Amino acid sequence: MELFKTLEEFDYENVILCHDKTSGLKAVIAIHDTTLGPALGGCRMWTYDTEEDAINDALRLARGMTYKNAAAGLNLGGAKTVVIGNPRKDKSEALFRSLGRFIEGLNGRYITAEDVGTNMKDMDYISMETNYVAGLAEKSGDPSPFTAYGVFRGIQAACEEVFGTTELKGKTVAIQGVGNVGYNLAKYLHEAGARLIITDIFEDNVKRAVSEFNAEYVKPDDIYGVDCDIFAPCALGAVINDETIPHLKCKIVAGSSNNQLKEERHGEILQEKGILYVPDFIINAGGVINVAEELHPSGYNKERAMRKVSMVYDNVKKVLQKSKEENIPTCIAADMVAEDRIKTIAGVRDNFIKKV
Ligand SMILES: NC(=O)C1=CN([C@@H]2O[C@H](COP(=O)(O)OP(=O)(O)OC[C@H]3O[C@@H](n4cnc5c(N)ncnc54)[C@H](O)[C@@H]3O)[C@@H](O)[C@H]2O)C=CC1
Ligand SMILES: O=C(O)CCC(=O)C(=O)O
Repeated sequence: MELFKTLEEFDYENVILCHDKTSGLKAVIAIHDTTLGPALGGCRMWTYDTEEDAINDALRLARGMTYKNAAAGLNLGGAKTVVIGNPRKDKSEALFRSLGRFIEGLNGRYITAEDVGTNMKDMDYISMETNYVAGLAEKSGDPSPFTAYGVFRGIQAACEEVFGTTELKGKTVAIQGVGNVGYNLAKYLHEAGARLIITDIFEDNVKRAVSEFNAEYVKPDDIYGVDCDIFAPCALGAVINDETIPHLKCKIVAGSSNNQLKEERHGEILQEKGILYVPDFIINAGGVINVAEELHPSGYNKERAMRKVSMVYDNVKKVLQKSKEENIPTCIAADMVAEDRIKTIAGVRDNFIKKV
């Protein structure tokens, strides 16, 4: 792996490998860009096949957070932590406290929160060693319902674009992964009258969605080919690729997963096929918008957070508009929105009084 070449190519600031014998911690903290402020991004725990896979995941996710935070209008940079291990077997107080000590050592350049495989209890352990952690139970809590609400609002914006209405009654939505976000998204969609087709690799998650939302179940590999209006990836990344695209029968791809496109060209292929892709980092920003509210000078306020999360609708509209005006794929329009904001705010900060 040519790590420094990657860091140079995509302008990463810092990669920290965390190792602690006592707790068994093996983690990667990747800080991509702190132009807009301290880097905020969740902590993922996953069983990676190789250490290289874990580092690559941390790098890709961290860069995604820079773009997500910028496009969401937050004064935060982008980073991510990846803990190597099985979240159903390998968690302990010591593991997360150990990670907390590494985060404390960064002195505020990085603030962590939940992601796939971690939860509020893990954040509580981290908070015993550092204040640079958000998504705590007594503050903003679990970000997933907020992410789900943002995805729901983004789906409404996409429906307005494609079907001329935000109405979801009678629309069929295929959800890949009914974990924390997928389950809450299913709830919003069910309440709005949508028909749901779901899949998951865990039986308990499948049973919950089927019984609570009258959802139909298909096997994980069959979700791509189901007849639906909207395909909502809410599991892991790179699911829009050369193998899956030919199966898609939907009109819209809009879900919570980070890094849904295996490569940028897959966004272009979707456009050629007449499928509207709602860029992941625009539509899934609800969770980070909510946790960022913990940093508000007057403290966390749920109503204010929900109002801001609801604006994912406007952020999606803005990207779709840019894509149409400039005749470019939505994934490129989204990148431009984020990059423009970073450049403009960096310029503003360079004006007037210079720091000595
Ligand atoms: N939790 C949050 O607030 C946010 C989550 N995201 C992203 O949304 C996605 C989902 O996150 P969470 O719901 O928090 O994670 P989760 O771990 O609670 O849920 C993911 C679900 O996907 C299932 N799954 C995994 N591989 C699968 C496969 N091949 N086929 C079908 N199902 C599969 C898992 O069994 C699990 O139920 C992730 O990509 C995450 O990075 C993005 C922004 C915020
Ligand atoms: O929502 C969170 O917990 C933090 C932000 C994050 O990691 C994400 O949006 O992927």
